[in-house]
Amino acid sequence: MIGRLNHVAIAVPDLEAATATYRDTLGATVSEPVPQPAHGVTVVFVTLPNTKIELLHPMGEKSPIQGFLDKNPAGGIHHVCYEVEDILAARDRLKEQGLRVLGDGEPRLGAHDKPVLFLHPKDLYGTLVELEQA
Ligand SMILES: CC[C@H](C(=O)O)C(=O)SCCNC(=O)CCNC(=O)[C@H](O)C(C)(C)COP(=O)(O)OP(=O)(O)OC[C@H]1O[C@@H](n2cnc3c(N)ncnc32)[C@H](O)[C@@H]1OP(=O)(O)O
Ligand SMILES: [Co+2]
Repeated sequence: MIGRLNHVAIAVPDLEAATATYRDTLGATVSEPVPQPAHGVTVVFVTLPNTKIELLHPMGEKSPIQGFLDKNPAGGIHHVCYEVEDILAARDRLKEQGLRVLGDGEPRLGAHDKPVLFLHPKDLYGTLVELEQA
């Protein structure tokens, strides 16, 4: 079912500082900040040869990552994103196996304009997992 690792997301308290570290200290290619109001975050993409890093910072009053940053004020790995061929088939199969799909269970367009879903971290060894339609 799951395929390529599309990205690893890191929640950061200061997006500009984290972007500068990845660009200047680690020598990576970084994007401009991309506001994603529908998801309550601003994202910077770090492009690596074999995957991406998503630097995330809360956007707006109801960001779903605010609680995570409150608990981890220095930042931390927030989620991993796996690609799937058919996100609806994957969703239905995982629900049948008892995993919880977050939100209303319907895929929404993510940062790469592909349908995405999130699975509850408590069902996957303390790891928030995002699925993205390949
Ligand atoms: C622009 C789109 C982009 C893309 O396309 O790539 C994105 O990735 S958008 C990313 C931001 N959006 C989301 O993360 C949506 C899914 N997330 C959620 O709905 C929430 O973050 C949720 C429900 C996972 C957690 O929300 P919250 O922290 O407010 O709830 P709780 O405090 O009740 O947490 C429950 C329980 O889970 C633990 N937790 C929370 N976040 C994480 C995490 N990132 N990784 C692992 N565990 C997490 C939290 O500590 C609680 O555990 P407990 O033992 O009960 O304290
Ligand atoms: Co993501």
